[in-house]
Amino acid sequence: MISHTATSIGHANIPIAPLPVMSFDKLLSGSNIEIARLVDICKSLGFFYLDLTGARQSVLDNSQSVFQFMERYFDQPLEVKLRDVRQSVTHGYTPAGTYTGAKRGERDCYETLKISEAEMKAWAPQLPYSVQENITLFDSFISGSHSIVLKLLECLSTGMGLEGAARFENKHRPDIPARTTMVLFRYPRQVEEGGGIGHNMHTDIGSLTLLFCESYGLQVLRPESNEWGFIAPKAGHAVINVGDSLRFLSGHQLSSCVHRVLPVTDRQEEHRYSIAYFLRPEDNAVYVDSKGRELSARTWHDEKYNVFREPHEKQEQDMVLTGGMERNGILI
Ligand SMILES: O=C(O)CCC(=O)C(=O)O
Ligand SMILES: [Fe+2]
Repeated sequence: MISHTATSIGHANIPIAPLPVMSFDKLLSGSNIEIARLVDICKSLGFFYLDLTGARQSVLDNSQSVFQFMERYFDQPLEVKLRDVRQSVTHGYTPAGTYTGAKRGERDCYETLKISEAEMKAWAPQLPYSVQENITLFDSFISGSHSIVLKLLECLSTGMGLEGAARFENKHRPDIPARTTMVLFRYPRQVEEGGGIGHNMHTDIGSLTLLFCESYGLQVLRPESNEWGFIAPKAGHAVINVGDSLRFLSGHQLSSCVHRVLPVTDRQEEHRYSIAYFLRPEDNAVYVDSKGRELSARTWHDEKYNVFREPHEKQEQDMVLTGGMERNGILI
């Protein structure tokens, strides 16, 4: 049910989508009740808050330092940030307007800095200079985020009775090539009509997404009502969602939730920052996608990024953007 709630941000009556809350510490302790809830939530909405205030407080603390880093980083002149472009969708800087936006006919309005898990683990010399300057922060944030999402995968495997090679964590083994990456987002202030807006509706490509965000903007398409609702920022919690790859690996039992980012007002009046950790399966993991094709996680990843760039009319013609979850704004 969408609740229409006046929020403390001064914009009355924006629709809020309430999300269930899971406890990371209960999952860590092996609570069968919490594991069963996790499976249920991932089969239905595929989106939830994860309370990290216990054993993973350090990741929450690091997220605060990363937010401070982001203000300094994105405030640099564009030509300085463009030195970090790597012609890659998993590494380096990408300027705003690269992809299709959240309103028909407009481009997106977010810029990103991406730090791949593999390069961070290797402390690779190709890492952006400003990341290298803060390497212990990023290393600790990425390894902390990775341990959280891997634990969630283990709990899902256990809760779904999977064994051996079929367990999800065995499709996400350490040091096997994968597109896993941390992405720092800034949705810059942009108030011109037609000048680009938000982040187009989509389902996530990978397995699980861990998101930190302190301001409104993220919206989820609610299965019961097919209405968009804002996800309220919640201190001490990350937002987790299931992506297409985990849905496909689960034999389509889990749901990858359709979401997008839009300002709460007509236009983006203040910069918005979010931090995502996108866990992706090993490149060579194979599954059956939403069109019934057997393909690798790497192929799905690359194909979907191409679709993110296409105009809205073209995106509407097939099932890739929203992973076979949605058609014409209605969940299927
Ligand atoms: O910026 C956000 O809050 C979400 C971004 C997102 O959904 C994505 O990049 O997949
Ligand atoms: Fe997303």
